[in-house]
Amino acid sequence: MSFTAEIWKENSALFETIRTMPFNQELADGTLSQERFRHYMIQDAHYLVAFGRALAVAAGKADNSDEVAQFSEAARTAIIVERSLHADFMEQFNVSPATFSATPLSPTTHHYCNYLVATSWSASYPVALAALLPCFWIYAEIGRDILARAAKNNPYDAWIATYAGEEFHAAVRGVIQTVDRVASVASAETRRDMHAAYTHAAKLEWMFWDAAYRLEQWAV
Ligand SMILES: Cc1ncc(C[n+]2csc(CCO)c2C)c(N)n1
Repeated sequence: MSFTAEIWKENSALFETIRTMPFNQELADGTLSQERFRHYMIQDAHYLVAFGRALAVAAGKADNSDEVAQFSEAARTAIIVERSLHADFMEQFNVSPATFSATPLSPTTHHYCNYLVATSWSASYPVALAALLPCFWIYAEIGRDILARAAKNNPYDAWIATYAGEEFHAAVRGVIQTVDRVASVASAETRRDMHAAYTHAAKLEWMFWDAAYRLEQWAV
């Protein structure tokens, strides 16, 4: 079994929890409140900048030129996705630039962003990649799962299409392949750290959706 297949299997219960959590169920059946989706979009725009930054740092640590290109391209895509959130989705769901700039990172977003940026700087290349993998892989699987059961005329169609689309899936397959390559030459200790980083980031993916569903704010 490949390293990533092993990782997927080990985290399958967590994936099932994510797949069936209220945010994703309601996103699929089109009943998710706009208020919750707005909260998610604003936080995701903040997240994508940190995610792009972490990918750029990982690109700088890559072992070969193909992977420098792969992760710097992914960093650029994260920023393109962030800009399209503003230009398309926030426009469609009435989040004004003033509202966006007045909304800080929620505690969960703050934590997830800092975890990715800190890990990309301080951990080894293999462990940094393992922390970045759930952001790709879980979104790809959730995107296809939601598309398969999405209600007709779902107001969140365009969002679902982004993550169910072939372009995104091809990029995700590339990241999985690179993680397998890196794991195949890593020590047992590094592979253990990769497993831990993957699971930690996957839990933060769950928290990110859960925080949006709870409209999480700072208590003070
Ligand atoms: C919390 C959170 N996690 C993952 C993604 C998914 N995502 C957005 S852009 C991109 C590829 C960048 O090259 C990926 C994987 C998201 N939107 N929000």
